[in-house]
Amino acid sequence: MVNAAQILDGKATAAAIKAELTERVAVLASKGIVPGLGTILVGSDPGSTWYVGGKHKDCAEVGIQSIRRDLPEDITQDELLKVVRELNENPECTGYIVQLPLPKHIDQDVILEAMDPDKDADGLHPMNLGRLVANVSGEMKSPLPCTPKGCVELMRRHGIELNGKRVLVVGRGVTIGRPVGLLLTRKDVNATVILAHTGTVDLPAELKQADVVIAAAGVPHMIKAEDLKPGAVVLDVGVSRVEDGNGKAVVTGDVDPAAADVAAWLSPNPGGVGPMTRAMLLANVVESAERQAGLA
Ligand SMILES: Nc1nc2c(c(=O)[nH]1)N[C@@H](CN(C=O)c1ccc(C(=O)N[C@@H](CCC(=O)O)C(=O)O)cc1)CN2
Repeated sequence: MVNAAQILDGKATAAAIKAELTERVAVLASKGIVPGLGTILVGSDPGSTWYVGGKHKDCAEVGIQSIRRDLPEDITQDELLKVVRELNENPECTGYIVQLPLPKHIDQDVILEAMDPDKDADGLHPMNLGRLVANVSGEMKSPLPCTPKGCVELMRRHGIELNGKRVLVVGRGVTIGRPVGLLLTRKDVNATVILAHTGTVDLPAELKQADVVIAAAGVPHMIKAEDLKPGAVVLDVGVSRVEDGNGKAVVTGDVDPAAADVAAWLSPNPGGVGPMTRAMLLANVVESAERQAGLA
């Protein structure tokens, strides 16, 4: 008989985190502090538009004010920089994000670097990424990128021990792969990390040895059940939109569903790390407001 993996339920975990954050926002409100999340969306990509809409809905649910700047696809880099500077100065906006990806004619690094690092709710400003590189064991007082933070929190809240475990991260992107490797190798987590990418010579051999797999490559179903170590913990982070048999676009992860027969734990996709990404953004906004109020 084949055992099915236990589910790393991102939806339920995110709902529990949002309930906790609602209480913390109420404490801030009792002191006259209202956290405010700004979003900058360039263009009308349906996925990005949906994600940004979700961020505003989440803010309303927990009592965070939200400020929205939706901009045309053909905005120039200089015009976008003006909006970034406006949010840097806007006192109602205690933190903000620039929805990624940006159109090709805009240099993402220039935009992220122009943000006030103290208002960077995504933890993607080079100053905050640098703090993550530099801080191996101390308390992190700067925001962490939301998806990496969500991966670690999802496992922690399901009682998964990472100390001494061998983790294979598949994908070296700046929003997930690289920062999640840094987070997992901090002394309070203490995992051993292998960061695989398109240049990795023998991915199946790496997968066979991994206690934990974090798949963030964005290649539909590239992680096959037969390549996994039996009993592995598998987080399916990659998001691809593919057509189902009826011409409808559906979200597909990096992990073949048959992995559920081999893994001990599997995060569904959708319903796993995605909702955690949303919850961690709210957590970053609340933590930053608490720090500004001297409560953390
Ligand atoms: N500035 C940022 N841009 C992007 C980030 C980010 O963290 N900061 N991450 C992704 C998009 N993203 C949030 O922005 C995000 C992705 C997925 C989900 C989510 O809840 N997904 C659902 C499925 C949704 C669907 O049907 O499409 C799930 O997994 O259940 C939330 C947020 C890239 N850009």
